[in-house]
Amino acid sequence: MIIAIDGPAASGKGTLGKRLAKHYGYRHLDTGVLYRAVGFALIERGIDLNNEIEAVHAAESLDPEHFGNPALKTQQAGDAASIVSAFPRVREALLNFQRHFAEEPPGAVLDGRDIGTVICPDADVKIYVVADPVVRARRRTLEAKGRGEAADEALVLADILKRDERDQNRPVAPLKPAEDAYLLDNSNLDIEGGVRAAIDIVEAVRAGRQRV
Ligand SMILES: Nc1ncnc2c1ncn2[C@@H]1O[C@H](COP(=O)(O)OP(=O)(O)O)[C@@H](O)[C@H]1O
Ligand SMILES: Nc1ccn([C@@H]2O[C@H](COP(=O)(O)OP(=O)(O)O)[C@@H](O)[C@H]2O)c(=O)n1
Repeated sequence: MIIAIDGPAASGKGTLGKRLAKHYGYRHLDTGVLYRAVGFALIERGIDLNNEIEAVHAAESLDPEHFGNPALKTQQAGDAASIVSAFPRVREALLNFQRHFAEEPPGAVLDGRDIGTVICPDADVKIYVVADPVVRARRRTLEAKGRGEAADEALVLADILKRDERDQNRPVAPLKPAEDAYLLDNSNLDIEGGVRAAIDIVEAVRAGRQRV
């Protein structure tokens, strides 16, 4: 089974993806890390983020060993990701890695922006996670402070809105729910509540299948 999770910045995709994967014994891929790693590779080498050729080159030479680098979690890496991810050839270079990951047994949960629409259009279950932007900014600020970083909630909110706007309006693989995605608004749910709601969706889809 493939579970696709998409949604805007800091909506809780990764948290949910990890928990669903654990619940079902599947593997989990946070696809945002791929784009963050591309953006970060350019920052590290002092290359302009609008340099498409270098961004494609970085995407083609990513090393999954580096996906755990804590520097990828920063706002700077997120912003860089949002710029380089708009290049169609960067997306193309990362496509096979994601599809292979999705297809390996015993099953996979992938989270990102275009999993249900482009990477895994035939995913068994698609969930589009949303939350009020102010709630998302508060959670992300708490997260950054928890890592010991200085974070201002108003600036985090502005960053989230700017990134969502860019991701929604790019011509290739824009952020949007797949037509057959289930909407999950976790603005008023804690993490456990969000996980339960997601499991309910997966189980409802499975039960529906068994009846056919
Ligand atoms: N339902 C929730 N209630 C409270 N905090 C949440 C909830 N879902 C996620 N979070 C927190 O919000 C922050 C962003 O979640 P994350 O899973 O990283 O989002 P995304 O992968 O969409 O960027 C994290 O600090 C996470 O612990
Ligand atoms: N499948 C994906 C995942 C991320 N991205 C891009 O990468 C950026 C960072 O993604 P992320 O999922 O790590 O961001 P957060 O929601 O964790 O803040 C996004 O703003 C998108 O521009 C994408 O284009 N497609």
